[in-house]
Amino acid sequence: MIKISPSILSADFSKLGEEIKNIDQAGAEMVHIDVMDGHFVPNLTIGAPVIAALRKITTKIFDVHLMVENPQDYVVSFAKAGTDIFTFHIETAPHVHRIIQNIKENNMKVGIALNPGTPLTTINEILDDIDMVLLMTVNPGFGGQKFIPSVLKKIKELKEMIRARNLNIDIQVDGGINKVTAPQVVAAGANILVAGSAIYGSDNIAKSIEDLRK
Ligand SMILES: O=C(CO)[C@@H](O)[C@H](O)COP(=O)(O)O
Ligand SMILES: [Fe+2]
Repeated sequence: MIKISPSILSADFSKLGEEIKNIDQAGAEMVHIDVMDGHFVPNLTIGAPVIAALRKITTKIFDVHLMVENPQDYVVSFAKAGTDIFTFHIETAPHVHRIIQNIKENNMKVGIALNPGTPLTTINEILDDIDMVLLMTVNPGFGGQKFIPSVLKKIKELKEMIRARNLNIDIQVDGGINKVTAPQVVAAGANILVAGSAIYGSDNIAKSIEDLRK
C-alpha cells in the first residue's frame, strides 16, 4: 500500500495548525516535518518546540526528516516532542550504529536518508537494523525543486537489496514528487511518497493526495 506523507515545508507557516488539520482530514497517513540546521543544508526551519506544539492537534504519524549535523544530539528532545519516525542523513553520522540504538531506546522508528549522490553501499551493514530508507530525489534544503531521474535506478537496487535479504523496510522518496513522477517511483519500488509543493501548492489538497496515491 502506498502511503502519502505531505511535507509541511510548503505549508503556510502563519497557520500551520490549520494546514496540518487539512492534510489529516484529507487522508494523508503521515506528516513529514523537515528540520534544517543551516549547516548540513543551507536553510533553517523548525525544531522540537514546534513539533511538540503540533503533536497536540493530530494523532497522525510524525515523520521527521532531520537535515542537521550531529543528529544524535536531537534524539531525546525529538522523542519527547512526539516524533514517531526519526530520519537522519547517513552523511552526518560516523557512529551510525550508536545513533540507531539510541533512537530505538527512545521508542522511535529509525529512518536513514541518502542524498542523491550517496551510494547504497553506505547502508549495507545497517540495513537489518532500520525501519525505513529515505532516498532523496532532490538535493536537500528546499521545497519545490526538480526530481532527479537517475535516483530511479537506485530505488530499484534498494528494493532488490531488501527483497534479497527478506527484510520489511519502507522505501520513502522525497523531492519533486508529483502526478508525473509518483508512478515512476512507485514502479521502481517506493512505498512512501513525500510531497510538499504538489500538495500544498494545489487548491484541492484532498484531490492532490488521492492523485499521488493513484
Ligand atoms: O526534505 C525536503 C527538502 O529538503 C523535502 O521534504 C521537500 O520539502 C519536498 O518538497 P517538494 O519537492 O515536494 O516540493
Ligand atoms: Fe524532507
